[in-house]
Amino acid sequence: MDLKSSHASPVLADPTPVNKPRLGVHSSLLPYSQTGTTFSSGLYISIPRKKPGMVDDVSSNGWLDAMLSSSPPRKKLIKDMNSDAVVADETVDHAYISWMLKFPSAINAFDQVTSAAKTKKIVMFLDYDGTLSPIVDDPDRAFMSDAMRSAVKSVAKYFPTAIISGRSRDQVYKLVGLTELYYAGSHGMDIMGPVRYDEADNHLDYGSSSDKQGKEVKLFQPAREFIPMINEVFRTLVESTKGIKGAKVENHKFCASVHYRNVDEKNWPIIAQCVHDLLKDYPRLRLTHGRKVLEVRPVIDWDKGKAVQHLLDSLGLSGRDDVLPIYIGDDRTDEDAFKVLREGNQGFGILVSPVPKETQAFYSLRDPAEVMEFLNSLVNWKELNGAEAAAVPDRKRAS
Ligand SMILES: O=P(O)(O)OC[C@H]1O[C@H](O[C@H]2O[C@H](CO)[C@@H](O)[C@H](O)[C@H]2O)[C@H](O)[C@@H](O)[C@@H]1O
Repeated sequence: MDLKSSHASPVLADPTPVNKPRLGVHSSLLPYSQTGTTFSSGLYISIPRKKPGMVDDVSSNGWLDAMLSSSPPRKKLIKDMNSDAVVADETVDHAYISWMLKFPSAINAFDQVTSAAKTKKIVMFLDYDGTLSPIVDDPDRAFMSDAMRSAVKSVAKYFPTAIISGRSRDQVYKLVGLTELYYAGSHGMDIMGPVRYDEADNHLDYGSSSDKQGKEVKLFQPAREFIPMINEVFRTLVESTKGIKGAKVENHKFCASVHYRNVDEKNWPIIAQCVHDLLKDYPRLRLTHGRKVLEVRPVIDWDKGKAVQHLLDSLGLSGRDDVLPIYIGDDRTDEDAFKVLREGNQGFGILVSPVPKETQAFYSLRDPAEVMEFLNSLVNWKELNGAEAAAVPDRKRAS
């Protein structure tokens, strides 16, 4: 099987013939940009490709700029809301304070949050890295604290709760270790969610099973056909980056991540070039940027926002004005979820960031410690205001 070919597929449409025009700069390469990508119906997505003949090295196509602006440390200068740098370090706090006028702290604005939630059922969506666990150099050691685990467990006691991570579902489940949650890995491309009561869309790629608590759960994997391709890409990237000190490649089943956090900055162009060269051979894959990580994933119209919508549908809670979804996340990939909530006028996003950033969220929190404080406050509020509503949503979640 030629994994690199662009076969006709129920899932994908890729307008670019193999080995013809190279991958262009996808809108996702531009920090927080939402433009430049055209979506068609269903899961089809078309990615604008660069015209042949245009310069395509990693510095001129914006990859390096995006890498440099990824996860700027506090001591660095920051430029506009999105990226690199013009504001001096000592002015960061001023910038942050004025940014918070637009994106208030969810802790300071807690009364607003609870007044919106008073007559509604909260559904909680949580990102993992940078939200529940602090960002650390080694992705294998990004553990959440016991106190955070217990806060999430308490939240899940009262509100349906899902983790939506860029990591593989298995990996994030191992790190969180709570059976009472729903889990979506690979940026939402691998969802272990509740059984939908409207099973009309059984053309989707489901498999059902029981989870460790014995409740019936459904697997939703819209990019299933890409597993062999991602395995192949993972092996290629391991090989091509093996000489670059500090580089680390992860296989998340439906996407592959190339970390450069521990790579000397002078070698970032080499890392970028490895990924860029690889993508030339895989027109059905695209690049997204995370925090000091380049991620290669299928060209399908699916992201964390779609995963949120899918889980709400599955829970029988979408489109209801008595439901308040809250999504807490720190990364560019979380913006898709913030956007879905903002545009659907249903609930809100909370961006976790110690620096000002352009965002589709409504509120902000500085770091995982504040996330924990917010979660505990919600639990206290719920306990003080009648904890009758359990997390188990309606009749959909079998016990
Ligand atoms: O969606 P998330 O749960 O936030 O996952 C996003 C990525 O998280 C991990 O990488 C990030 O966290 C690491 C540990 O703190 C850090 O070393 C790395 O620089 C960050 O990019 C994970 O390893 C990635 O695969 C996820 O996509």
